[in-house]
Amino acid sequence: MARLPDGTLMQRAAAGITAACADLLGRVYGSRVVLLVGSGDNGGDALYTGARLAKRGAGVTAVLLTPDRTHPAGLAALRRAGGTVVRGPEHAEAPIRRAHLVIDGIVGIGGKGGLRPDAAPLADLAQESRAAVVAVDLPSGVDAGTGEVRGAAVRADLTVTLGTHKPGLLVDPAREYAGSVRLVDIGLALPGDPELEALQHADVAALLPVPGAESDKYRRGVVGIAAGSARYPGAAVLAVAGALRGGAGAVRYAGPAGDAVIARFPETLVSSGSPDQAGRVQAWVVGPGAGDDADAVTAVLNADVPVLVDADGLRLADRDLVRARRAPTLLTPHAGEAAALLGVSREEVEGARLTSVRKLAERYGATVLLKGSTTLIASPGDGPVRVNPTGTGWLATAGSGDVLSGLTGSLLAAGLDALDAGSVGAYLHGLAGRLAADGAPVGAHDVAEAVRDAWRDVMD
Ligand SMILES: NC(=O)C1=CN([C@@H]2O[C@H](COP(=O)(O)OP(=O)(O)OC[C@H]3O[C@@H](n4cnc5c(N)ncnc54)[C@H](O)[C@@H]3O)[C@@H](O)[C@H]2O)[C@@H](O)CC1
Ligand SMILES: [K+]
Repeated sequence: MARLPDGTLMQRAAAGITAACADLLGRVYGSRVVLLVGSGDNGGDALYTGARLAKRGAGVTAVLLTPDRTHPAGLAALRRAGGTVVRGPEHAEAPIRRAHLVIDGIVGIGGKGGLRPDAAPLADLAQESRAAVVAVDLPSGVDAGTGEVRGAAVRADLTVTLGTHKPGLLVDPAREYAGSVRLVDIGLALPGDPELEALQHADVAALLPVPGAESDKYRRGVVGIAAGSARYPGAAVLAVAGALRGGAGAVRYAGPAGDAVIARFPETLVSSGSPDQAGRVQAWVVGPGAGDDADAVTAVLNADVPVLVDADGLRLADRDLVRARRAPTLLTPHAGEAAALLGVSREEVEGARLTSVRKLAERYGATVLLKGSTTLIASPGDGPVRVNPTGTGWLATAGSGDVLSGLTGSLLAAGLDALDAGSVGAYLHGLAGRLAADGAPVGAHDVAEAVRDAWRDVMD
């Protein structure tokens, strides 16, 4: 900002937002546009955008929330372009009802908490109207830095965000309010270490383990699965199904469900004793369907290889034992399990995913993959948290988590570190869920089978 003439960034922002609005409207000329204008620069962006749309023949009405504290240059530009102004939110109803497009410039990254009482009704009016809602930078009322929503917030069809994505656009519940997200590059120099990282295809492709000419099954890594019980043999089968698709050279199974596993996957090396008797592995997965088998969990945590702990294993894992481990540990709770480990309610975890995943990683001295509508992966310390962009509601199906733990454990055995294994596992799993579902319900075994399609898609 110091290097550029005053207002340059705002003009770039307005040009980008205008282009997105024009795409959405199809025809700008003759359209009716309402601007919701707060007291900061976010409102300024909305006013400059309105001025540009008015010059192209739109009928633009600006609703000023705090008329005496409105971006002066933006307001002057709108007036020059022929826009009209109403002073105070109480005059917003009629124009919003008639609008084709509502532009939300109430508040952006300068906001705190949910919308204030005078602004809150505007979010409802915009949602009830037939107009498309475009949020400037962020849907007003969501927390930019955490994705939390504490009170009323605008629900947008499209968010045009400036300079860079914000955590609130990637993490639920705020993400749900943003609609689709379009990034406008306004030429900001960004700091090196972000709060949040989302992998894309090319990042995942670079991390996937691919066998070289010299590889054999042991060099590719052996993953051990200590899962399932007489009562829940299916969890063992699904974890093995995931593990076979994750890049390890062999899958060892140790536990009481060996018959079920071998019947479905004859390539598995099965044994019925304790994991510490099962032979060497490069990583363990413990917990899915394990019931109350605390001994298996303890045996695995005492092994000096990377360990993934899921489901029942999370309840049975001793925190001090996890903290004392030298090899990496990856915990994969869903919100309910994370809540139990943190001693808070499930709602609290779901409302504050970013804070919760960091807290859990710190408390256990382990990498944590928090599953759910937005899957997050955090290691202890201040490094970037990974957010998985491929998730889909179709994955909320029984056994899907067992597939994820097998798949991710396999990546650990193949040599990925815990943060990479967790984020690549979640990425492939989400993509596999999408490919398998293709718009219709799926079972966990379908997801496991589609992991290979996801892998090919990433490598393409
Ligand atoms: N920083 C930059 O380089 C750029 C910033 N731009 C815009 O500037 C915005 C940030 O502007 P500001 O720092 O002026 O802050 P905002 O415009 O985001 O919000 C600050 C104002 O909103 C009010 N407010 C705060 N919380 C509220 C709530 N819960 N309900 C209702 N009103 C509330 C405050 O009274 C304050 O005056 C960005 O989001 C973006 O839209 C762009 O113009 C491009 C360049
Ligand atoms: K906004």
